[in-house]
Parts: sequence; structure tokens; C-alpha cells
Amino acid sequence: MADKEFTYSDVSEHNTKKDLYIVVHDKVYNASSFVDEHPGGEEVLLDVGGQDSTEAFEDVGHSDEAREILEGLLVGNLKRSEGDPKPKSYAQANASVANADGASAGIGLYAIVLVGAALAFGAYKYLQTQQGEQ
Ligand code: HEM
Repeated sequence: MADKEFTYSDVSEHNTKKDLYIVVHDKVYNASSFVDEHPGGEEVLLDVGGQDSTEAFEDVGHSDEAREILEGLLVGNLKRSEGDPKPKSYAQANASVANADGASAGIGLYAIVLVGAALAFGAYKYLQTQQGEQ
């Protein structure tokens, strides 16, 4: 049963409380039986029903216990086809965000140091000419 393959549109049909599939890391889970028990509330689960909720699930930092429950709800694998929303791999998404941030902060810092140095040099030169004129 857990070897079943679902397309994205198969999954998107299961988006009601009584029939709720969610995708986490390209695996398809039937969360219907767990909606009422979810410590984070039913609303968040219904929000991601029929969709890829990898990011939402990982953002919360769910415990190992939560992951075990999730495995128990497994019904199959997601078969992606062209035109589907891009896979949301949390680790990859986060790494690229961190890199982009790091790079832009680095460049910004260089720019500030360079502009600061140029200003200091200009002021120094200006003061020198002023002193020369006296
Ligand atoms: C079927 C998938 C899911 C399972 C099995 C699950 C399971 C759990 C469990 C067991 C907890 C208790 C804390 C822990 O052990 O980490 C929890 C908390 C929580 N979950 Fe989920 N969860 C699922 C999906 C989601 C999704 C998609 C969201 C979306 C935002 C979410 C949001 C939360 C929040 C906000 C809490 C914290 C509640 C609190 O501490 O007050 N969960 N979840």
C-alpha cells in the first residue's frame, strides 16, 4: 500500500478533513485520522491538505515522535510530472537562503568599508589643502 504512486493532482483531490493527504519530502501521507489529534491544531493541517507541506512541517521543528506518527500515516510516494510545483526540499531551500544572505551581507560590508575609506581619504586631503592655504 505504501508503494502506491500518486501524482500531484491525485493528492490535490484529497483536501478535506475526512480525506486529507499531505506531501512531506515527496512522500504522501493520509493525515485524516490525525487531524483531530494534532497538537498544532487542525487548521494548519487543513491549510496544507492536498499540497506539499514539507516546508510547513519542517519549519515547526517537529520532534522525532511527530516523525514517527507521520511514518504511520504513509500511503505512498509522490510521482512528480512536468508542470507540477517544484519540490520543496527544506534543507536545500534553507542552504540557498543562508548563502544568499551571507553573500549579500559580505558585499554590503565591503561597500561600507570602501565608502568609509574614500570619505576619510577625501577629508584628509581637504584638510591638507586648507592647511596649505593658511
Ligand atoms: C501529518 C503531519 C503532521 C504530524 C504527524 C504532526 C505532528 C505533530 C506533533 C506530534 C506535535 C507535538 C510536538 C512535537 O512532537 O513536535 C506537533 C506540533 C505542532 N505542529 Fe504538527 N504535525 C504534522 C503537520 C504539521 C503541519 C503541516 C504544520 C504546519 C504548520 C504543523 C504545525 C504544528 C505546530 C505549530 C505545532 C506546535 C504546537 C504547539 O507546540 O503548541 N504540523 N505536530
